[in-house]
Amino acid sequence: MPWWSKHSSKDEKKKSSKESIIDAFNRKLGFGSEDKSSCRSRKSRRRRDEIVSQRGAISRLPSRSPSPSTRVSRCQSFAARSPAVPLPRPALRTAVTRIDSGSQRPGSNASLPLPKPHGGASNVPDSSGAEADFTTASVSSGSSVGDNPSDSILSPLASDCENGNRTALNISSRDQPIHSNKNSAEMFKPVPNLSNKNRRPLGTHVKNLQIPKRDLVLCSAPDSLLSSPSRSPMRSFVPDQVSNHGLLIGKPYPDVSLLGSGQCSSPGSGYNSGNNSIGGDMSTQLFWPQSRCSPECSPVPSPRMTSPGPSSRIQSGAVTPLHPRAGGSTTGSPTRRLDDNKQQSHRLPLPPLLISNTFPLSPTYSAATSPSVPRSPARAEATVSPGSRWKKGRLLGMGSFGHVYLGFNSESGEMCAMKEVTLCSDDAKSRESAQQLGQEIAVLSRLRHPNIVQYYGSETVDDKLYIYLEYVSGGSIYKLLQEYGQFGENAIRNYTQQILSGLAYLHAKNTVHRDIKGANILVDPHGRVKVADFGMAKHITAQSGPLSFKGSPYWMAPEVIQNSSGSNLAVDIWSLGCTVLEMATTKPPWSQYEGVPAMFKIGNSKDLPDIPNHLSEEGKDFVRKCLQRNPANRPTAAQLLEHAFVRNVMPLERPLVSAESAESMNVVASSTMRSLDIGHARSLPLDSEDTSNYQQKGLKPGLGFSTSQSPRNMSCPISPVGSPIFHSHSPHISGRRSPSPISSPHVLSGSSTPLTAGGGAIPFHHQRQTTINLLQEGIGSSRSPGSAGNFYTNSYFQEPRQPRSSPRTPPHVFWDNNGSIQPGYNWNKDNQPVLSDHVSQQLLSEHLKLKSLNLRPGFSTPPGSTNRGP
Ligand SMILES: Nc1ncnc2c1ncn2[C@@H]1O[C@H](COP(=O)(O)OP(=O)(O)OP(=O)(O)O)[C@@H](O)[C@H]1O
Repeated sequence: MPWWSKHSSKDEKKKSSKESIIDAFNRKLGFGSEDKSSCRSRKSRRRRDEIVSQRGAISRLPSRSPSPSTRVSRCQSFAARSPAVPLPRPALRTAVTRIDSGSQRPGSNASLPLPKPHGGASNVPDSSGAEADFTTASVSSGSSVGDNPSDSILSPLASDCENGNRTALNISSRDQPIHSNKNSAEMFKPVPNLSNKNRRPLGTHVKNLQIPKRDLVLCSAPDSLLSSPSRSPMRSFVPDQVSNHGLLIGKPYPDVSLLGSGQCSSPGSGYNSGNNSIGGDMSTQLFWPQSRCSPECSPVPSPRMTSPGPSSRIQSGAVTPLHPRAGGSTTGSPTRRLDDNKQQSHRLPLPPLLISNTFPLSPTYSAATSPSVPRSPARAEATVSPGSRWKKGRLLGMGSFGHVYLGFNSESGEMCAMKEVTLCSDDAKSRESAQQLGQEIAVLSRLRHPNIVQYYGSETVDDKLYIYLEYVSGGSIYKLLQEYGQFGENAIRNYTQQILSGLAYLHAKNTVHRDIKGANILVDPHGRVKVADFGMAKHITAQSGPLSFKGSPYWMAPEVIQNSSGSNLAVDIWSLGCTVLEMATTKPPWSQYEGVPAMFKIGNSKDLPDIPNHLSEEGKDFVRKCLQRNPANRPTAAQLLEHAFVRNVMPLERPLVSAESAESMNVVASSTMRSLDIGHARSLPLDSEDTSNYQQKGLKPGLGFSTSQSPRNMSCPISPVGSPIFHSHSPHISGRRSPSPISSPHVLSGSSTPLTAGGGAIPFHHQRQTTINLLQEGIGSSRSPGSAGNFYTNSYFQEPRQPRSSPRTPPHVFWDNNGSIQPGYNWNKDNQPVLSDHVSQQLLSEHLKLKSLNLRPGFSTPPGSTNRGP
């Protein structure tokens, strides 16, 4: 039998299995039976077509594709040839094989050898790597997926599968005698230098750890950058490069390698794609073959994604023209095929103009009612499906479930995050994983909170599931930590408060997240925090048993490791405490230990992690309360919201200042300055209570924070607009969504102001905001109404770029005492802009005035100022 015939029958079998998985998934999502049956009939028709096609028959189905392009596909190649003549392997056969590697059958002669693990004790044999991976996936997932108590005997070591550490773990089962190859002192020895070469297999047997009844678990990380040939750009990364990779994809910890067993997801493992989690992530291992199936495993988006080449949707969706599913099944037109295979599970998001008023899943919305009409075949290729108006963009990150891309709706201009999961495993466990994904969707679709990433909808297209989520562009806390280092206390308080706010909401719905950690907390440019990744979330009912072994080891609560029953929701509180430490130090607690010892520390010792000294007493107390070993002693999220550490948290975001409101602000600000005998103002907009509040709390009213701060309000996406000045005097601002991209670290830190932020050009409205805040901080000056906003910005921020000879209008002007406009700049002999003398003098004199008033940045009004206006 020619090789392609064998392949064909296998493909057929695989497709049938896969489709049943997808069917099951759609059943899970409540896809209608009518639709299902019609879908099935379409599918069976398609399968017939595929069979014919794959046998080399010429497709008789006329293309309904509007595309003038002809798809290049294997079946079409076959069609053009005599079926009796064995075809040479396609030029891209290797790529195809790699794509299929996850689902390769043993013996596939095209299999690529898998890279050997670094120091792994039991490398997966190259020749059967794919199979071994499958085995692993099956084993580990079998131990982890599911929430019944029996599931919880999963060994944490199995999480190696997520870590990219292809390591053999010799783990004794729970009912075997517990002994250790190392004494505990050795085991707890911190790892000074965690590097790849230090990786070693662990044969340790850890008391009380949940251990599967398997003697040997070959954990293979499907997402491993080291092991996946599909992720070629990352494979060659050395550890320090992995750090960059981590940043690139917004995933795990490059700074601490998972050593030895690698069984626990190391917070430092940069070799995974962010799969620091155990449990839910096992489904990834079920899906990982698909992950590897996809040419988009590469973190660098394939040019195919955007190229207007053949097999457009598949390109956009990620499959090369030679992908068996692409080529082999594209007997009909692409359009038809998409229609046949697209199974919408949830309605798709609204365009921006509507989304503000209507929930994406509302009955008033239907994806079908506003189909995206591609303008050209090339553009159509970027869409996920004809019915979907979302076009897949760049890769945002990789998780254990799949890849997350930026989605763009070119009709509406809206963006979203598209989580793409391939459902193409033959493994029976993939059903379970699909079920879990369905569970994630089910959980997310019921949530609507400003601190929880919003679910828009989902759909399945062919063998891919797309989950559409609110796009949070700032990346994860983890990524920010890696890029910018540890957070200041104010940021920690703020983020913690927002996470708590989301958790309080979640817990009120009796839902536990189970994977709270920096990598799963996203931040937008305004400093708004969104809890993401609900792959492990679970709705807790009265019947729920103890939580199964799920989570990310370093953030995992002791009771989860010990498999003891406890108050389930409290596991998130423990993880939150770890996340606070992570924000304060860039690493989670016990990250100096290897995975298993770290888990032992968490689960079996009485030790508490080190709390950094630089954290305030309130912060330390907050962490201690979260890290109570007895879950019953941990406060609830709602209670913690009242903790001093977060109660008076200051929002990071700045208020929106519209042109109109900015004008009124300037008036107010000007008045403020006059009241301070700066300029001619006489009134002060702050009332005494506000002022005293600030003084009591040592807060800076000028940072845009409200005196009547409601922690719960702050996280509202409708900007609460913190400043008391703005609240009381600027109704324009109140309740507006702040688009301000400024959440200036300069101001937040209090160490510097935008004045010192360099001479970069800042959009005018930002300058105004900046100035307003400066004014609130009591260091601004105004020459006349409306001038305050320009004074400092003119002087310090914007230097005109034009050469003197170029015709220009003075970019900014100053106001003199009479309201006359004065040029803001002079030019020195070097043709450099300089401040007008009078401006410099004014600045100096007013600085002296401020000093004489004992003012300093951060205080709008001196204590007990007698300069209050009427
Ligand atoms: N809504 C979003 N907006 C922007 N980026 C996102 C969004 N969701 C996810 N990402 C990016 O994609 C990465 C992977 O996403 P996510 O963690 O949800 O996937 P996962 O498969 O569930 O991962 P995990 O391994 O943590 O379970 C994130 O680290 C983040 O960088």
